[in-house]
Amino acid sequence: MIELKNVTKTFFKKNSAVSALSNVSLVVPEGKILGVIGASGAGKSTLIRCVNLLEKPTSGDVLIGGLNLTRLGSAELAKARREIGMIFQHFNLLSSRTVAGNVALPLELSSTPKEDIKKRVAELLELVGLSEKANEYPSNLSGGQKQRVAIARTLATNPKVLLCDEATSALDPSTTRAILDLLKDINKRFRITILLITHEMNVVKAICDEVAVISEGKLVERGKVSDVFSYPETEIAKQFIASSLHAALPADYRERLSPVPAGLNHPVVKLEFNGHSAEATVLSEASRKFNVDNNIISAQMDHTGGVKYGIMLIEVAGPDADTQNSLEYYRSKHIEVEVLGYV
Ligand SMILES: Nc1ncnc2c1ncn2[C@@H]1O[C@H](COP(=O)(O)OP(=O)(O)OP(=O)(O)O)[C@@H](O)[C@H]1O
Repeated sequence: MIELKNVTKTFFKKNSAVSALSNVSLVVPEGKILGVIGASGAGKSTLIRCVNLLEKPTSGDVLIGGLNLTRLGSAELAKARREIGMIFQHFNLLSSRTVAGNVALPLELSSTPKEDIKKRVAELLELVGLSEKANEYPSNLSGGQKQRVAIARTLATNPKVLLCDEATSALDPSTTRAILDLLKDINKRFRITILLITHEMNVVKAICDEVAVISEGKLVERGKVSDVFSYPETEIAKQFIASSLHAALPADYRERLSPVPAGLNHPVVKLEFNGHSAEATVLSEASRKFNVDNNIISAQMDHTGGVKYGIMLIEVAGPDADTQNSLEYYRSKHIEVEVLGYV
């Protein structure tokens, strides 16, 4: 449904050129949700804006439902864009119009008869759970409600494709979850193909079928969400996954932590498990094999696609040689081991 072929975008400023996208190719099959994740400045916004040609690629092709948008004249492009909905981080509602008035806008612009508009707006507000708010103004709504209005507005013209530009970045975690559930529901119910960009791995995990990682304008990794979570290949994918796991050292440990042993012989160790790693039972195996006790300080283990991955912070107590041997044992089981300090 969405296909980008060798899309490159270079911004030319006075005496310099900024390469925002280089040679990006991707496909999103009909009815699927692809998440593109990347750090600030990686090129995410440019990528999503190239899909509806809000940003014209310097070279390459953008196809929606087989139609090459880069080859269209302005009238044809305007028509093709009606098939592409977009929602934004800051909602972009008209403050002078009511909720119903905002949702009606694209229908008014396409000269839909008044009676049909009324019916369609009521349907859409019901779909997003805002029937009660039809006559409110956006300033009286919460962030989550505003995003619901924006979703209803973009669905008004029955788009085939929905582009989500950091759509939940301005929302708190529980509202984020509710909006992601709504997007998934819309995707399933209407088979709308969704491309979303985000800097949060939790968003990807919540609703995407596939994920692509973008770094410095290039797609560096791509795959099914469960595969990328379990077997990340690039350092950047590993960092995003780690940032979605919260295994923080408690303040009490942070205060006592010394970077060198200094007479203290209990290392505090971070263990990172991925799909290649053995199960977390290695902790008890290591305790049996070596003369060590493992105290789990904090951990977050997760499952995706039947594979366990996660982070664990442990304090290892035991003679020096045994402690070192236990750490080597974890490494031999493909667990990433980092000594954070000593207590
Ligand atoms: N209109 C523009 N003119 C010049 N350079 C631009 C323009 N838009 C984006 N860039 C540059 O292109 C690169 C990619 O920017 P882009 O906004 O796509 O990144 P991003 O991943 O969306 O970042 P963020 O998450 O911070 O919004 C950056 O180096 C940015 O400075």
